[in-house]
Amino acid sequence: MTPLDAQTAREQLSHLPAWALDSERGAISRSLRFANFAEAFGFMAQMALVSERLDHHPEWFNVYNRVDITLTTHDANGLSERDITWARAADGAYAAFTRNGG
Ligand SMILES: C[C@H](O)[C@H](O)[C@H]1CNC2=NC(N)=NC(=O)C2=N1
Repeated sequence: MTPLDAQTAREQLSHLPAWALDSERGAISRSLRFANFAEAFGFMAQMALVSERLDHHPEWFNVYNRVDITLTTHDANGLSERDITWARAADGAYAAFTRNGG
């Protein structure tokens, strides 16, 4: 898979302000907080299905109501369009979860 060039990555990430770029690794990350474990796990279950659909899988860590996510494309050794697509979907899913009671 082809990695994004630096300029495209910067442009795409300007639309994803909650995500932090690790340019050394070619990865982005975001930490999410939910009302409780059930909400956090519900988000993960939803994004697990999205991951299968996109054939793109996160590196993530969950403890109680917190989900720490890192996205990188192993096949590209850096960031690809798939990371951006996944991050957008995650932002949308998270917004829906927090809207419904947070
Ligand atoms: C065979 C399968 O399509 C690949 O291994 C996919 C699966 N999910 C993946 N997820 C991520 N994050 N990076 C990849 O390179 C990747 N590759």
